Amino acid sequence: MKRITARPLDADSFRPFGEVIESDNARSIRLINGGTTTRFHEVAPVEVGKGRAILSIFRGKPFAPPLAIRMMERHPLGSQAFVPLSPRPYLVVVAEDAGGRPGEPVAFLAEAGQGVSYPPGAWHHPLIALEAVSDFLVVDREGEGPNIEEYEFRDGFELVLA
Ligand SMILES: NC(=O)N[C@@H](O)C(=O)O
Ligand code: NI
Repeated sequence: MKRITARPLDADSFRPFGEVIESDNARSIRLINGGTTTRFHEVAPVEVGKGRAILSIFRGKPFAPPLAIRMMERHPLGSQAFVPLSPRPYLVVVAEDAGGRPGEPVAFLAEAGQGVSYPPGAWHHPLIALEAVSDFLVVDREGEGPNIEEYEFRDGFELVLA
């Protein structure tokens, strides 16, 4: 299998695939609540079309690299965001669209303070927690219509940490 190496997650590198959820990525910054709170406004959009936006908790079992990336998925009808609730890193694996299928995966190592948001139709691998069972707040779509499309790679890729 071809080897892919995870790189540190940063907003610019991730932009072709979605948004990094962190305060630096806000559209605007506002002091609210009498100056006691800073609002980092709209770090990412939530898109649900005719569906409903919901909040869920994902409790992910940890994976131990190297790991095989054999499939990718996407949600054509809505965005999906992951915000870590546990104090540890996790892996984010995404790919550009190549004629209706994922191109070569790109892997990022996300830190505990970083979330990610995939826009509708963005190819990504299902949640990859590391080190220990980890909780994530997930914002995505509930509603009518098929909102998951999966793609199996013929050969797969071996994902390693740097
Ligand atoms: N299937 C599901 O709810 N989870 C995946 O979409 C994922 O990206 O983890
Ligand atoms: Ni997903």
